[in-house]
Amino acid sequence: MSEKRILFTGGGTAGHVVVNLAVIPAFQKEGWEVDYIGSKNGIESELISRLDDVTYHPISTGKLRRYFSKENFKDPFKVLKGTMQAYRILGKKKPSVIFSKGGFVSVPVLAAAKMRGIPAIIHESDYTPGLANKLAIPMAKKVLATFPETMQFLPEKKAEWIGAVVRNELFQGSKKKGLALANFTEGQPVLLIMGGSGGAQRINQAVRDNLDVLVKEFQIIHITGKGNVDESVKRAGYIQFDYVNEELSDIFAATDFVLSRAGSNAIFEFLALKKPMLLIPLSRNASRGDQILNANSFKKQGYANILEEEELTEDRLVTELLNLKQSKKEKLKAMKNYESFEAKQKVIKIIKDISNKTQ
Ligand SMILES: CC(=O)N[C@H]1[C@@H](OP(=O)(O)OP(=O)(O)OC[C@H]2O[C@@H](n3ccc(=O)[nH]c3=O)[C@H](O)[C@@H]2O)O[C@H](CO)[C@@H](O)[C@@H]1O
Repeated sequence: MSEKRILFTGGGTAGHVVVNLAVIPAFQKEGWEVDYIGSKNGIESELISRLDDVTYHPISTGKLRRYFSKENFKDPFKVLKGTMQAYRILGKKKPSVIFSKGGFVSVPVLAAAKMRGIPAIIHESDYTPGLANKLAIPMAKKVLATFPETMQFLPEKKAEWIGAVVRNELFQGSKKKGLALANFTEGQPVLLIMGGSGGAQRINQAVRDNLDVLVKEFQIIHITGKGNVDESVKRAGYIQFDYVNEELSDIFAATDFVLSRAGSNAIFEFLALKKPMLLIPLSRNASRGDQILNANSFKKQGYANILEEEELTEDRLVTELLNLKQSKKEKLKAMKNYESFEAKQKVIKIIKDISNKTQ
């Protein structure tokens, strides 16, 4: 029997890696060889290195900047170099299919795949496609979407709605372990604060400014983002982590309420685990506004409340968190029938079908 080989790509932020983390073990279990193309120093190299038996290939990559920088002039050359590196890797490894979770590192991989005639599948987890995926879609065979609303922005012939892919292990956490990890008790409800995989300075500051009031209402687990733990802030019932890996499932199990950015993977995880959430989407000043659309979709369905960053004043944060506490019942009712298991199986089937056609 010929060796089955798949290549994954995606990176820049954890949101462009976690779907790959969810899908890779399923292919390994069935004997597939797995390669990954990512950047040298991006978070994907660290997250993928935690998996066994995945061959990681770093390539040169540009970065998307929404501001002027001298680096912007060097980027086209880096992307060109990355494309040549990816072309060589694909020629050597000969995967029958490529799965891309997006982020800028995926663009040269998709270009090289097109040149090699290897079919590629893209996953778009945000409400509207990001720039990297917009560039890559013409070179892909298929585009899968998390939000049903995203279908209107994708080419009809290539697009398929599959829903959110959530890592299995997130459903297997232990509340007891999560509470123990934070040194918390069963009493007060637990509020998890997560500002996206990189943390959110604005949210971190607002939380710290209101900590004395908030610890009277909640026990608080604050994921600050790498390098953002403030050791000088200490309270009973408050604990900080910069980034959490394996323990995340236990922390989720111990969580009653969430205060978060509106990155799509994170909010679908909270939904799948039925956690009432207050979302502070990344503002239009700092992004293309995709998190605002993600958050609005969740609000419309009754899963989340929204506090816009422009309205993030001291009193509003506390008021909105108290409102969230009050609205627990209705949020849980809205989330009750949401099921997330099918999406992963659908992705795996689509990848296998396309791979079979090329063999
Ligand atoms: C600033 C930015 O560009 N944000 C984008 C980025 O967000 P970001 O990288 O934050 O992505 P998401 O919120 O979608 O996902 C974050 C993922 O990281 C995991 N996690 C987070 C913290 C932690 O300590 N441990 C951990 O494992 C979460 O469980 C989740 O699976 O990609 C998302 C998906 O395209 C977009 O919606 C966001 O707009």
